[in-house]
Amino acid sequence: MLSRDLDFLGWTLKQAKSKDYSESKTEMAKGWQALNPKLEVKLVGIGIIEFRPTQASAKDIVLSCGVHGNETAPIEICNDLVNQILAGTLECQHRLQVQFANLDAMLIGERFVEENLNRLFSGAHKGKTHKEAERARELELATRDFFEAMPFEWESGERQRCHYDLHTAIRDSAHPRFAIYPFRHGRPYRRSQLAFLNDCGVDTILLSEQPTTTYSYYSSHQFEADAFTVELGKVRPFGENDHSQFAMARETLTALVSQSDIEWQADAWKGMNLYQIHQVINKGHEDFRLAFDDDTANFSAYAQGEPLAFENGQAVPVLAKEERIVFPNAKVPVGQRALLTVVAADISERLTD
Ligand SMILES: O=C(O)CCC(=O)N[C@@H](CCC(=O)O)C(=O)O
Ligand SMILES: [Zn+2]
Repeated sequence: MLSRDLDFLGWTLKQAKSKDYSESKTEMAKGWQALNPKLEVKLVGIGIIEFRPTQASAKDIVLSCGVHGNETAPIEICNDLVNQILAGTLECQHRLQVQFANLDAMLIGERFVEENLNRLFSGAHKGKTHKEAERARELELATRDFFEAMPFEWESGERQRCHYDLHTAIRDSAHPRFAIYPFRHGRPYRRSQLAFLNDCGVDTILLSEQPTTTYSYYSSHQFEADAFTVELGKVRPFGENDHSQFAMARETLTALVSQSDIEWQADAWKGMNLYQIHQVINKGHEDFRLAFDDDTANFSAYAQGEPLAFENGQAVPVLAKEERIVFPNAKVPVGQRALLTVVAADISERLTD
């Protein structure tokens, strides 16, 4: 069944729609299957497919998409990669796991069904029983099993662990493609990763300054993977993406899986927009509202003292000389992040290869 003419996502979503996963379960029970003399494939879970070369390889790569079900362009890119590998038209040179995360949300074209999946990692799913909490547990396990199957030492650099959690943003953005670098707990930032993202057309990085319950932080913190939340453009329904906007990402991800190594520019980071998160503004009260229009572009700048939001009769002001807003969303539940602000960052003293 995991054969050359399979449309992996179509096959998976058909099962999700009918809630009959027997075909996937049959595949999962088979374990590893030879695709060709150089490559084996295994269905690890529903919508989670893994490839491993029969020859030694140096990278362990996780690509996740559809953590938010309506962020379709990365889902289409990942499905094309999987289908090409299954068809034998794309070589896979490394251990690769591709995860189609929130299938139920994809079916209804929504960000999530009950709760934002990207707030449920690192144990935040505990005590919850809804579908997204279950899926967070499954994804965590699949990622853990995948990375821990190979010995790894971050310092030695002998193997590379990476996880690109691919998204698209809700609104326009002054920087259309950007990535969140999860909190490093003091570890340096990698020039090679910044160069890789730059090759994907992602020229803007947000450095997170604290632990979060996002998927990329989970992989970064638990497995020392080079993990990122990558925003590749703007949300559009399936079939309506302008794929020319995603061409660099598609090409570079293809190179990542199909080439034994990819060349990178040591100085690429110097040409990138680097920001660090300055304020994480959580919604504290039901009456929380933004001080600007709902469709204000990400990275719009505001000056010290200007209000960013209002709640409980008080303004939430800009604290630094200038702050740029990212991911404003007044509709999140109370207690969740409603807005980030960022300021320019200098990382020149905190870099490694
Ligand atoms: O466009 C938006 O407002 C949200 C886009 C999105 O889904 N962003 C991720 C970022 C995760 C991170 O901070 O690493 C999210 O909110 O889950
Ligand atoms: Zn998203």
